[in-house]
Amino acid sequence: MTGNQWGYGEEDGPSSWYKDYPIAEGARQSPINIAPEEAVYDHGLPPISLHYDNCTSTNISNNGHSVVVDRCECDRCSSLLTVIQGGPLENAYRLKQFHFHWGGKGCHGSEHTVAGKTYTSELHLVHWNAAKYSSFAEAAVAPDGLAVLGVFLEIGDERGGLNKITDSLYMVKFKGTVTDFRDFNPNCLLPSSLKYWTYPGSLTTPPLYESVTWIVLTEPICVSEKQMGKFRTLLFNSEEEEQRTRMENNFRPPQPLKGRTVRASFK
Ligand SMILES: COc1ccc(C)cc1NC(=O)Nc1ccc2c(c1)[B-](O)(O)OC2
Ligand SMILES: [Zn+2]
Repeated sequence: MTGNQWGYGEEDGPSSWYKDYPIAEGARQSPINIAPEEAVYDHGLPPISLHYDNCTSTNISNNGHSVVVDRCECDRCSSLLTVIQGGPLENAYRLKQFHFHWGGKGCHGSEHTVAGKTYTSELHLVHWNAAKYSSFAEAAVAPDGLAVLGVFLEIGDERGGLNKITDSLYMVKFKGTVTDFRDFNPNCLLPSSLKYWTYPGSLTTPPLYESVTWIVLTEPICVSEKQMGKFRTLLFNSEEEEQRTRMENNFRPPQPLKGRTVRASFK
């Protein structure tokens, strides 16, 4: 496995990432299995507050590992506040991008698990500490640099808000493709409850930086099998490559807790 050639296959998957990214065996790796009974209710934890109202997406792309919706970083947009704050966070963290992890068929595909239960997919809304750091890249390597909101997706009724994304996926079938994707607001992908678990962790993909304060919502949203099927029409490969491998099972399994405490915002 050379350089940054990593994936989710037999040869280049999560169990071999440590060869190029030794931090894979670090003390605050993600995801983890969340054991609700062992979570510590912290009555000092305020609720999280999301200000996505001015959220302006700019494009959707296939990076060979997932499908990513980038937030517009133009002067006008970056002055608008699209932030998460409260909860375990010292200050407001600015939304940078969001993306998904999903399975093949059935109900596995999430990265975090809850008492061993897997979900069909997991949405990650990635925010960075713009109050303290001057760029995402700088924040991405700092212990308090990133805050990622994790939302579980489970199979059920169709989620209307997801259709704008699933209807665009055919445009980014191949690794390295990008297309305009404007004015999408991820508010429509949030569950009704913002009850959460929080713990100190890492990126779940190389470079696996240990810079993430994880905030995982307890309530999943429902998506239809048909909608999930559209994610699986994406490919890990670029159009030039011979190989055509469906993009699915792009999740890292749970990692050792190594003494960390998971806090709950609720009793
Ligand atoms: C090659 O990748 C990089 C190069 C340089 C920098 C500064 C950052 C990255 N990667 C990065 O931020 N990934 C990343 C960021 C956030 C999340 C995840 C991955 B996830 O765990 O899947 O969910 C939350
Ligand atoms: Zn992710």
